[in-house]
Amino acid sequence: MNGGFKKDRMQDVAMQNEAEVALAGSGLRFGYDGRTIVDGVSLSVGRREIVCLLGSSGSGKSTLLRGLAGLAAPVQGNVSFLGEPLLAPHPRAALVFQQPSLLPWLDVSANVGFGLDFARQPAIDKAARTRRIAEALEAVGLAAHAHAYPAQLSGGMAQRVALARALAREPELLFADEPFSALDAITRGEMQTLLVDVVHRWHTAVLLVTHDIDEAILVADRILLLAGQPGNIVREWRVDIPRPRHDYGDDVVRLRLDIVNALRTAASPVTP
Ligand SMILES: Nc1ncnc2c1ncn2[C@@H]1O[C@H](COP(=O)(O)OP(=O)(O)OP(=O)(O)O)[C@@H](O)[C@H]1O
Repeated sequence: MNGGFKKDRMQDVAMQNEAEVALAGSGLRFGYDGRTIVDGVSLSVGRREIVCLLGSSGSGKSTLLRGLAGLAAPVQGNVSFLGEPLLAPHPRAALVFQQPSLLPWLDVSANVGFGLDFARQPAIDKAARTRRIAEALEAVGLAAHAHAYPAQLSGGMAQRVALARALAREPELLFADEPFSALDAITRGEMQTLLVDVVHRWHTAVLLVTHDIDEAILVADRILLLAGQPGNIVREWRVDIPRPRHDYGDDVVRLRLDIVNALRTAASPVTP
């Protein structure tokens, strides 16, 4: 663990204006059945910021994301969302997972509306509900498929519905756990571009978990590398490269190499 880096990062977190922070975690430890998976993690996600949590398989990314989303209580440390302690999933935060988990007996429109019925979601009237569903479907390019059923959709379309279901809730922050990893390369690229476009237009912050370096570079404003046992954030990159970043320019190649080297270093056994 790079102690200097950790100190700088924590100061960075502390110095961020609270009003600009959507999510903040401090000194977090999460685990299962007495086994610590991540420990001492401090991070923040600014309003409208896209942060990627990158790490190798099993490094604890999903465990950390679930805890930050209020789906599991920390063993140590605390999480705040919009300046308040987060003790349970928040109505202004939405989640998207690798599997879209659509209800097969509901059409696309009703699946999106289903997100508005989640526990703790503030009640809205019928007109607002209809508007939100229509706007969310429009945003993900599925307005023409509102009455299709999940069985009639491709994997990419189903994931667009899942994204629309999250957006309809008008979240301040979107937690996304490897949402595109089950898609083919072309569809994945389209979805990554769509995600960035939509969250920019909707002013939504994102915390995206991925083990795909290219995905992180393509979408992130900031990349956090989770590594170690137990896991902690060992490196951070601010990504100021202008979008779109598909063209593998020098900046992208350099950043990619730096991340690959950091991942290799993090994976190397500690020498005595
Ligand atoms: N519900 C659970 N109960 C017990 N152990 C778990 C549970 N979920 C995850 N783990 C363990 O926690 C560790 C970290 O898992 P986690 O899924 O958080 O990692 P990850 O970085 O998201 O991995 P991947 O990229 O493969 O999804 C793994 O050793 C895993 O076996």
